[in-house]
Order: sequence, then C-alpha cells, then structure tokens
Amino acid sequence: MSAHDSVPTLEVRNLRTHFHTPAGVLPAVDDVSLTLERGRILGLVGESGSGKTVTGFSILGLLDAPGRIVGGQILFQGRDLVTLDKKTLRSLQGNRIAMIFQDPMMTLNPVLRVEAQMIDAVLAHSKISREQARELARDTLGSMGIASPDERLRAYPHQLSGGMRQRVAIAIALLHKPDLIIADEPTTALDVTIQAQILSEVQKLARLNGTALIWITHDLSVVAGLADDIAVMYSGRIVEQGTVAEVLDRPQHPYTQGLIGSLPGNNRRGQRLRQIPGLTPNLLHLPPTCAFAARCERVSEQCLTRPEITEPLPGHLVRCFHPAIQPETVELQHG
Ligand SMILES: Nc1ncnc2c1ncn2[C@@H]1O[C@H](COP(=O)(O)OP(=O)(O)OP(=O)(O)O)[C@@H](O)[C@H]1O
Repeated sequence: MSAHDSVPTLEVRNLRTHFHTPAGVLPAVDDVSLTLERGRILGLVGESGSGKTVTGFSILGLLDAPGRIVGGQILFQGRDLVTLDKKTLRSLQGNRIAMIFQDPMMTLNPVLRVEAQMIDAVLAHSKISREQARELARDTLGSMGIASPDERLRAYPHQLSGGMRQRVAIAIALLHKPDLIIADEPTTALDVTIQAQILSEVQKLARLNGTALIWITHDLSVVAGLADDIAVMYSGRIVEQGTVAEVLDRPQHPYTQGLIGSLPGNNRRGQRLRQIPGLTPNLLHLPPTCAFAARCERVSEQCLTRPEITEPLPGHLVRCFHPAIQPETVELQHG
C-alpha cells in the first residue's frame, strides 16, 4: 500500500471555469464535482460545447486566457492543483498526469522512431532492460490490433496511418503508468472494430497499473463498453452521475434519457432515431431557469429556477426537479 491508496486519485469539488470574452463572461464549467479512485474509469459525456474539454483542461492546467478557474478545488492525491505552486504543478503534470488528445501528433515526437518513444515511456517507470521494454512495447502494439508491430516500431510517426499513430499515442500514455490520464475523444475517428480493441486494451492497462482515467466522449456506447462511472454534462454542468450500470439502466434526467433514446440500437425497427428537439442554450446568455427547460417534456413552473444536484437513488446523482419515476430499460452491454 502506498500513502496515496487512502485518498482518491482525483477529487474535483465545485469546479467553475469561466472565459472572460469581449461579449461577456462565458461559464463553460459550473459547479462540477467528480471523484475518481485508482484504476477506475470515468466516462465524461455530453454534446459539443457542454464543457467536457474545458473540464479536462482545467484539471490539467492547460487553460489559456481568457479561460480561468474562478472557483472550486482539484484535489490530485489530496493536493489542490488550483493553488499548487507552478513548479510542483508542472512536475506532476509531466510525470503523474497525462493527456491523450484527439490529434496524436500533439504528443508524438515527429523526429523520433516509434520504438524510441515507446521504450522511453516504459523505462521512465520500470527497472527492466531495454530489450524487455522493447518486447513490452511490441506486445502492447500487437494487442491494440497493429499488424507487424516490429516494423511499426522502427517507423517514424509520419510513416504510420492516422489510426496507427493514435494507437501509438494511447499506448505511450498508458506505458508511462501515470496516476491519472485524461483522454479527449481519441478514438472517435477510428473504425468501430479497432476502437473496441483499443478500448479493451486501455481498460486492461488502466486496471493493471492502477491508472485513474477520464475518457471524454459524446458516444454513450463507448462509455458503456469502457467505463465504470459516468458523468453527463449539459451546458457546463453535470446533470447526472453514477456508475455506468446504474445510470444507463435507470437514467433519471430527461437529457440522459434523450441521449440513450437517440442511440441506433435503442429505436424500434423501422423507426427513425429519436433526436432531442431544440438547441443547447447560448452560454453567454444562460437563462436563470434549468438549462434544459426549453427542450424538456417534463418542464414545470419549478424549472424556472436552477435545480441543484440531488441523490434520488443511492450513489446516483441528478440535477433535475423531476427525475424519472419509471426506470427506462435499455439494451446496452456494459464492459
Ligand atoms: N478559448 C475559448 N474562448 C471562449 N470560449 C471558449 C474557449 N474554449 C472553449 N470555450 C467555450 O466553452 C464551452 C465549452 O467548450 P468545450 O470545448 O469544453 O466543450 P466540449 O463539451 O468539449 O465540446 P466538444 O465535444 O465539441 O469538444 C463552449 O461554449 C466553448 O465555446
């Protein structure tokens, strides 16, 4: 047991991140709280613009002006990253916390062979020989579905296809064995079969190394196959949160139910996919109502004020005045 085993790897408390734009203050992240234990995987889902990336960037200290954390705490192994001095923060972010971006070239070094980059990742944290590190690198590429891994190891990033580059970038992040990885939709552009293979390898390595993982995606089926926990974001706030099994089996928020209803597997044969009618509100002009009110079938007078998070079911958090009474039955397979 290490000293860190008793505290969660990550505890975000009431995080608020604003962009101070010429058009006004844009509350991109508002009152977001998340807890992540070692080796656990959280799927952070929501439509485009709901604040997923800004949440990830806030945790990683990657926010650029005009973005600023204006409230809350980000406790990494008990230490608040928001108030930590820059030097310690940079060292943590370089060693213990990693990001996997949509674009693999954000992390790959274009002038180094894949082999050198992967071996360095392994040797940074394991006392094994170079040859053993190379073997581990080759095996990891193989289990991510990369054919002829020896040949790929000798290649430079530009000699690989986009999908292979992405797999290499993901493998490198995992081989570093950081305590926390935040992945921002890295598999969205990949073929579904390859994606499934990568997700299974990611899950295996995260569990094995005790890496806590936040996987940002707009795709609920990815979360169903990969994650233990889920947080659904809407207009900068978390509207529903809990274990994947609980939330996907018994979604309580109308937005989560809408997302599940719009999955291809969940509409009856011959029916068109159910889409959630309406648009997300402009964050620069958020109404003082529940942000989902204008699109909600269950809207009432109560919804003219903003709902707080409540716990209508044990461990299942919902930001809604009218959580579902009848649980919905969905046919998703949990990984
Ligand atoms: N540099 C910036 N300046 C002003 N507003 C920004 C900036 N970056 C992000 N935003 C705003 O913050 C909000 C949240 O954006 P974010 O990128 O986190 O959404 P997302 O859920 O990750 O969407 P996507 O799935 O499209 O990446 C959006 O309204 C976006 O326009």
